Amino acid sequence: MKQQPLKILVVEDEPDQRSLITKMLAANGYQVSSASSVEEAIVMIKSDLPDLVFSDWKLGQLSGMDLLIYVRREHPDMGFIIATAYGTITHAVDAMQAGADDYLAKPYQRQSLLLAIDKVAKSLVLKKQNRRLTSELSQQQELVGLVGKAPCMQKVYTRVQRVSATDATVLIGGESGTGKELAARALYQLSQRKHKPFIAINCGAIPESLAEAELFGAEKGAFTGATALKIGKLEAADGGTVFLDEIGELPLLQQTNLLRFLQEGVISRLGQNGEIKLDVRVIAATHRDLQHEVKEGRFREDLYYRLNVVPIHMPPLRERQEDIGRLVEHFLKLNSSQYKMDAPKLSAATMKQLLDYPWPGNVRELANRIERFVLLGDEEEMVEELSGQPRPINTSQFSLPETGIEWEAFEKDCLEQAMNKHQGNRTKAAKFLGLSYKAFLYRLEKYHLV
Ligand SMILES: Nc1ncnc2c1ncn2[C@@H]1O[C@H](COP(=O)(O)OP(=O)(O)OP(=O)(O)O)[C@@H](O)[C@H]1O
Repeated sequence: MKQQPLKILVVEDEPDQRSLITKMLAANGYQVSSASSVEEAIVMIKSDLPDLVFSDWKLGQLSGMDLLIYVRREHPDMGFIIATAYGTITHAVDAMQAGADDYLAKPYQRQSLLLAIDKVAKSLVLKKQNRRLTSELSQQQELVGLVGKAPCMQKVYTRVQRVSATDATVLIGGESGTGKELAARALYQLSQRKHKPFIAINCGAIPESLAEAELFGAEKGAFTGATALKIGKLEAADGGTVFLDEIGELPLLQQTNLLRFLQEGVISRLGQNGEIKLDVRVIAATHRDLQHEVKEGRFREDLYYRLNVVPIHMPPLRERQEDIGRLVEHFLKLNSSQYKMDAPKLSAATMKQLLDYPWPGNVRELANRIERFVLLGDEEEMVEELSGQPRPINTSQFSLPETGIEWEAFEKDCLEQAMNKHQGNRTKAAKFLGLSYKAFLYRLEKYHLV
């Protein structure tokens, strides 16, 4: 940041509160000015640009949100922190989506405000660097390992770059294999936490009985078999970033513990009386429709809002067909250098088949196929496999009855038929239905077919 003290504009219509905040910030070495309304703030911004605005939400006729919209439009690099009234989480979500760098829910501690300002100040430097990079590569072909030039990927890049410099919680959605983990790593690489730990946790892979100890830790003797103190993953990531993959699979009890951590910044190890304050940025990902999970009572609504402060959607590969050629080239190069082999050539006819293929397993499937192609050099095998894949149903050949159908009974029947057709071979049955093995197994379990 600059050598001079950070210039902060405080916008608060309550005179006592305004004077209190102004004095407190000045006492902490900041250069502070203040305004009592949105209109006055805009006049002041025009005459002397602050580095950061700290605004209350409620400001007479207009609101802090109006000021935020003005600031983002006119001064995209200016820091902005907003104070929202107690319990109005939707305000916070709206403000973060409109580009606020952080929010404080009232009543907040003076220390929380100083911490938020400090974080935003650090992120301003990165934000400026990232903005420079974005303008240098206005049509980016890739971002920290994420390859793709399609407009839907440009949206992903813009959002990743925009929020990487903040500590905002990010929820990454999208089908399996679309690059959710890669996007989370890109967010981390571009953040000021990149020299601190990045811990990835697959919430779907931890047995429910061990989930609490895994995530939050356990004191010695907290349960049978806990022979030593166990540090949980969140604590191990202190100062850094945690990536909670498959967050939709997190057991309800752990959802409550995670919510507490996101709201209060503290955890307690299993069997611990006190609490531990942690500084961890949370990035979560899921292939599920979490709003649907909330409706079904399997996911806490308040946690959903806390996580979904900034949503990022990873598009399926079939929606960015123009990137397939680029990805094929990327994986040909990557694998041939990894295996120290020459990259085999692809014929135009094979390339066309790759372009036409619907890629149900998304980039992961493409990466695996190209890896095998580099190792075996067998173009014919690859082409055969592609054409042997199930095609999406043409709805003109298969239309739903007027009376509707019982979806779950239908799905169960499809699973059973596929299993019978392949003599109980799950791998083949999954492939027959165009499902990943994991997705197939999940469905078998759902219908008690295993
Ligand atoms: N845009 C991309 N550019 C380059 N490689 C990619 C891209 N997207 C995905 N990949 C690669 O595809 C594989 C799967 O990606 P990743 O694990 O990030 O997907 P995911 O959405 O998290 O999958 P899942 O939901 O199954 O965990 C990885 O090998 C990753 O490197």
